[in-house]
Amino acid sequence: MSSEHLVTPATGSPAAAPSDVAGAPAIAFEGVRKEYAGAVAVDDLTLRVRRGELLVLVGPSGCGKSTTLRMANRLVEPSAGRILLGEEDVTDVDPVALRRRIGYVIQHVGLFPHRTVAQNVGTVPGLLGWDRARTRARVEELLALVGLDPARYARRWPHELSGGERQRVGVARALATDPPVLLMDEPFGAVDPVGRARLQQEFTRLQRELGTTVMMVTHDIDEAVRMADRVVVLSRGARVEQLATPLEVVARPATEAVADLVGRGRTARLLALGRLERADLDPAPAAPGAPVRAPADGVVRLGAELGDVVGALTQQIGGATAPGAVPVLDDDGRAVGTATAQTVLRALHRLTAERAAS
Ligand SMILES: Nc1ncnc2c1ncn2[C@@H]1O[C@H](COP(=O)(O)OP(=O)(O)OP(=O)(O)O)[C@@H](O)[C@H]1O
Repeated sequence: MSSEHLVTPATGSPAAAPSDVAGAPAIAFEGVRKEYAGAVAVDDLTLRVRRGELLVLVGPSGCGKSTTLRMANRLVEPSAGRILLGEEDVTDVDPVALRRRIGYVIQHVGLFPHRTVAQNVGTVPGLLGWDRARTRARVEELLALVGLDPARYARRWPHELSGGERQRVGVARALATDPPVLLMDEPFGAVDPVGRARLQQEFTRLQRELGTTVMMVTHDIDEAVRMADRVVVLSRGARVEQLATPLEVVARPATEAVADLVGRGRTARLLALGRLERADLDPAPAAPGAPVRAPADGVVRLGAELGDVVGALTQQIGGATAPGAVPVLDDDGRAVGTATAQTVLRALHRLTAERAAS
């Protein structure tokens, strides 16, 4: 399966000094509109992307996600409004220079096929005149960072890679000069589900480690809630239906359109996002502090994903005894109570109520 993409990495020149002002958004869309031959793709978008966050744009096909993203690096010019990178209006920046400053990863556009992995990753450092030793060191560092052993991969050609490996090379290439901002359009869209989940997880870890500001487009709500610091749900014309944390979006959809998108998998998504807290436990905990029976009985820890609590309860079905409760341990391994089906319901209620109050 092909899962190639084009990357236009950054120059490495850090964002201009004024944009480093604490609290200033990394990217700001102010009353942005885009018409294609009279048809409105983006109506009147105002959106601030915080420095260092992973903001995911999600919404139905044709709602204006890609157009929004592509206006940030001037692949598409807005018809009206302003887009600021830090405090700088992007229309004041030469588009080529701008694109070297903003990493860009999209699906289905290839790595350079006649360049090795190392050459692909070193493209922009080369254009910027880095010397060989510096480029080579950076390429090796980046390949290791995205989980590709430089000794095994640096000299390979793109056609010798799996789809997931190509995506990794693409991400390495986009990060080559440490861009402050990375734009990603369906970056993992062509990878199989298992590889995709792993890439999502690894990329999120990498992004938090590097502190890169990322704006990412997907049509997959699960990908959005799994990866995002904040999710922005858009409807036709890039109208903002909700801008909130994944948990808020899933627990308290702000509009019908968001509720439709979150849809039938809502409970499963909540179970994946919610974590077990002390207050959720059964009010009559079994002998707090007591030693816990063999792990085969199934135990969970405070802070476990609610999905794992359900998993532990489900494991008991069909066993010799089905007490309907699993012991819950604290970080020191002491029993602090039990989790039952009621516990899970209580936790779900808490999650929903917390969001209602905020
Ligand atoms: N170059 C173009 N010329 C004319 N119309 C365009 C162009 N690019 C996009 N559009 C239109 O603008 C609207 C928004 O398109 P856009 O690609 O931004 O949506 P999207 O939310 O990213 O969709 P998808 O999830 O299907 O990729 C659509 O109606 C689309 O047909």
